[in-house]
Parts: sequence; C-alpha cells; structure tokens
Amino acid sequence: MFKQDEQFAHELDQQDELKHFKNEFYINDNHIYMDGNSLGLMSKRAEQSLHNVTEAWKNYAIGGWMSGDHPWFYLSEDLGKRIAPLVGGKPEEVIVTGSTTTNLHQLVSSFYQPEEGRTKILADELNFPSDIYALQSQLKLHGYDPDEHLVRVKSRDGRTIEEDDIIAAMTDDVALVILPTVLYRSGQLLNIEKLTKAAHERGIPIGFDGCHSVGVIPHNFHNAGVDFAYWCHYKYVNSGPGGVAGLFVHEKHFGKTPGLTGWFGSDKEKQFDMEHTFTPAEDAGAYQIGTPHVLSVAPLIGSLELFEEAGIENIREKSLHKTGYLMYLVEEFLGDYGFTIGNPKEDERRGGHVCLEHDEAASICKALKDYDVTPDFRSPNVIRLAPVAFYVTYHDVYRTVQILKEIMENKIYKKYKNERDVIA
Ligand SMILES: Cc1ncc(COP(=O)(O)O)c(C=O)c1O
Ligand SMILES: Nc1c(O)cccc1C(=O)C[C@H](N)C(=O)O
Repeated sequence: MFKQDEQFAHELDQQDELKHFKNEFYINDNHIYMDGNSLGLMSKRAEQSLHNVTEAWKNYAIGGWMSGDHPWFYLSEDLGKRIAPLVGGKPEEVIVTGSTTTNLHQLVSSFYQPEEGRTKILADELNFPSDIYALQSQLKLHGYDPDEHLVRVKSRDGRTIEEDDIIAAMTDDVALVILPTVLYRSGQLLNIEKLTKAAHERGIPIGFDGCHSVGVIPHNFHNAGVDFAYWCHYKYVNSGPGGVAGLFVHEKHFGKTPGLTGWFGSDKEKQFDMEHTFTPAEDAGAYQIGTPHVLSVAPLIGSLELFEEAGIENIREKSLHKTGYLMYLVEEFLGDYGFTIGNPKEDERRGGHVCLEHDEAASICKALKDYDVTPDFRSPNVIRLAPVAFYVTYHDVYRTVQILKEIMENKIYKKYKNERDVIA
C-alpha cells in the first residue's frame, strides 16, 4: 500500500486532512522534529494562552483567581473536563494537576491498601524508572522491602511484556497493579481492557501510566473500569516543559479521602472556610494537593483547542499511518544496515513512536542532529522516532529515512562517540 518514491510522500501529504495543523506550530522550515514523544513542540495557541495568563496576572493580580476568561480557581477542573475525551473519562473523573511522578505518589498513597497476605505491588521490568522509584519508596513508607514486595513482570524479549505473563503474576498476594499504557522504550501498547478485567477478577485495583499514549491514542478508561491513571501533557499534548500533568480516578471511587490531602483537594465551596477538618471534593478534584501551577498549566488552554479541532480518532489514524509508512521505509531502505524494528508491528499493539534498535544508536542520533533531524535516544541501543500527526509530514518521514541511509552508507555515524550525552 506504500510506495518507495519521494513523489508518493508528497502525494500522501497532499491528501493529509490534518496537514494545515503544521502551521500552528513553531518549527524551522528544514527541521524535522521526531521527538514529540519526549517534548512536544510549542504551538501558537499554547503561546497565546500562556501570554493571556500572564496578562491576567498583570491586570487582575489576586483577582485572577476568579476573574478573566479562565479564572485560576477553576482552571484545573475546567481543563480536566477538556482532557476527559482524550482519556475516555467522564468530565468529573479527570483533573489537571501535579506531575506524573507526584500523581503516582498520590494515587499509590490512595489505592495501595496492603493487608495480611496481600502486600505486593505488581509492575513490569521495562517500566519507566521514575515510576519504579516511586513504588519502591511507597513500599518503604509502609515498612516493606521493595526487593521482595515490588514484583516486576519479566520481558521475554527485552522489548515487550506479554499480557498473559502479567495476568499470571496477578497472584493472591498482589495489592495493586501499576502498568504503562504504552512502554516508553519499545512503544508497545498494552491491552488495557484485558488487563483491567483480569485484575478485577482477582480483586486487585489497577492503575495506568498514560505518558506515552495520552494525546496520540484514544482511551477508554471509564468504560474499561480502570481504577486510576496518570500522565504528563508535555509530550503528545504539547503543553511545554514541566507542564502540569493529569490524573483520572474512576467515579466508583468518589467519596473516598485521598491518601495525600491538601487544601486544593477540598470541596470548592468549603475551601475558604479554612476549617481544620478536610472536606474532599466529590470528584477527581479531591486528588489535588496545593495551589495549581497556573503558569505551567496555561499553555494547555490553547494546546487543547488543536485536539478539539482535529479529533483524537483522526490523530490516531494519521499517527498509525505515518508510523506504518516509517516502518515500511526502514525495511525498504535500511535493510542492510543492522537496524531492528523493536516495536510490535500490529496496529493494536503499538503507540505513537517507532523504536529502531541499533548497536550504534547513540552515534547515529548525534549524526541525525547534525542533519537537522531531532530523534530521541534511549540507552543502550534505541532510537525513538515519533512522526507526530500535527507537525511531521510524510515527506519529513521520507527524508529522515534517506538521511539515515546516507549516515549508514557513508559511515558518517563513525565520526561520533557511541555514548549518550547528559540528557540522552
Ligand atoms: C512513562 C513515564 N512515566 C513517568 C515519567 C516521569 O514524568 P515526570 O518527570 O513528569 O514526573 C515519564 C517521563 O519523564 C514517562 O515517560
Ligand atoms: N521529562 C523529561 C525531562 O525533564 C528531560 C528530558 C526528557 C524527559 C522525558 O520526558 C523523557 C521521557 N519521559 C521518556 O520517555 O524517556
């Protein structure tokens, strides 16, 4: 269904009904940005909404909490409602707050309730380090040895985790399951419905890290019955470095007091009563802790407009097609150069990036940067390439593969050290 020639790439671009979105983003003409899976590009809408919030601060000062187009007091809830369609949550099940890691701490503090004989947390050995560190420290806070109580499902191939292996590890001593939706390195998409059903059949609550899927894949957290989820917005949702994260708590858990409490988790009508008895919000808002980071959330106001205009189903369709095209070109043009495609190839098992493995991955990434292509390296041998639907064209994908071919054919990568820089 794909063709090898450059003209074909141009034809695909002409037919791309999302192509006009590229003009919404800041990117130099000749630059190819394949790293939206780590930090999304700045959009003009995000820049504008950030500016609007600084203007509100200028004009209203403390009045900004209740005045202006986006009163800050309700902003986290308002944005949660707008994120809800991206994660398949009800509007009141989603709140924009914290960071991925702090939200995980909050949710584990709330949902990990060990009891006699059921004390373990189940994760996987390919999980993102920050999640593992959080789980280890939570276990320690409960007086458990993480080496014994944090179970990490093994990968059979070093890239992916078999759902059946995860389910087999959901034994009677497991009190909580934490998994990624999409694995950060290989890009494997786990079957969220299947895993949630299996966990619940065994009486175990389950939560998902959606960092690598929110903004690129539609979700179904509510209908799947997922207990909770957490994710960042600075990758595929383009909210800027350190942008405020999000979390989902299924409505079946409403009414419980979160493990970590703070005044911004209060019922909004009660918050300024300043009582020493905490009255939690009745929805996911209860999981907030302190004052929202208004300046770090501001870009999301504008960025979300693009998702509302494009539709997440269309974004997923285009992302699958572009990653499919990239894999096709890799196989056609790079077959002789020692690359392995490390992500699952089936559409229902892969996320928004292609994982290329190569022994010289670090030096190849450095060479790509000198050709004005931004890839993403994960030690020891992974090149992640994300042809983001909004701003990477088919022709960009074509050019990236041609540049890779040139780097390999002419051994240009040999000019660079095959080791990572400070930030990968
Ligand atoms: C899967 C995953 N989990 C957690 C994190 C940590 O997020 P943060 O540093 O925003 O807490 C990241 C990215 O940094 C990630 O990719
Ligand atoms: N959060 C990051 C940062 O502060 C600096 C550099 C990279 C990141 C990332 O988000 C990395 C990303 N989570 C990953 O999947 O590797």
